[in-house]
Amino acid sequence: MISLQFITHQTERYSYFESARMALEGGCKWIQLRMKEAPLEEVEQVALQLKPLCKEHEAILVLDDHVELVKKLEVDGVHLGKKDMPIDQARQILGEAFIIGGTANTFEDVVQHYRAGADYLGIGPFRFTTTKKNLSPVLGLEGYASILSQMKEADINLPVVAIGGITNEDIPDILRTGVNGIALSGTILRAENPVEETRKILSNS
Ligand SMILES: Cc1ncc(COP(=O)(O)OP(=O)(O)O)c(N)n1
Ligand SMILES: Cc1ncsc1CCOP(=O)(O)O
Ligand SMILES: [Mg+2]
Repeated sequence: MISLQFITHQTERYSYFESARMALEGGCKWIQLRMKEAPLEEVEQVALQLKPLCKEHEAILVLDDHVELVKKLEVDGVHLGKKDMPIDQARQILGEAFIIGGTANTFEDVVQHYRAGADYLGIGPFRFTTTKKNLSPVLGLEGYASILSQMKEADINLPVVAIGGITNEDIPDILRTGVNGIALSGTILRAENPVEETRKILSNS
C-alpha cells in the first residue's frame, strides 16, 4: 500500500479536525496537522483532539512548523520548510525519537536537509495548487526524476514524499520516478465523499 500523508486543510465544508478524521477513517496512517493562519493556542487545541484519534487508528501525527509544540504534546514529529526553524536546531530540541521532515524544491535543498539530519523529505510542488501560498517552482515528473537520480548518485538515501496539487490519477506516474510516498490534501477534500476517496486512493496503489 502507498505511504500516504494527509495534510489538513480548512474548507467551507470541513474543519481542520474533521478533515483529518475523514482521512483516518479512510485508512490513512499519517496525518500532518497544518493550520497555517491559526494562532498557536488553536493549533494546540486541535492537536490535543487529534493525538488520541491518531493513536486509535495507529497513525503517525506530525505538526507543520511548530517544533516546541511537538515537544510539549509529544506527538510524533514536525515538518519544516525553508522559512521555519532549521532542521539541525529542531533536532537539538527534539532529539532522535521524533520524526523531522524537511521541504525541498531542489537537489541543493535535499543535500542541506540530509546533512542537517532530516528523516524524510517533502519534495514539491508537483503542480500548481491553491492549498499553499508562495509556491516554489513546479517540478512535474521530470523534476522528481532529476532530483531522485541526483540523490542516487550522491548516495543520499532518504524517504521522499511528493506534494502539491497531486490527484489520484497522478500517483502511479509519480511513484514510477522513485518517490516513496505521496502527500495529499485538496484532492481528498474536494471529493464528494473524502472517506471513500481516501480508501480508493489507498486501494488503487
Ligand atoms: C510533506 C510536506 N512537504 C512540504 C511541505 C511544505 O512545508 P513548508 O515549505 O514549510 O510550507 P508550509 O506547509 O509551512 O506552508 C509540507 N508542509 N509538508
Ligand atoms: C503544504 C504544501 N507544500 C507544497 S504544496 C502544499 C499543499 C498540498 O496540498 P494539495 O494536495 O491540496 O495541493
Ligand atoms: Mg512550514
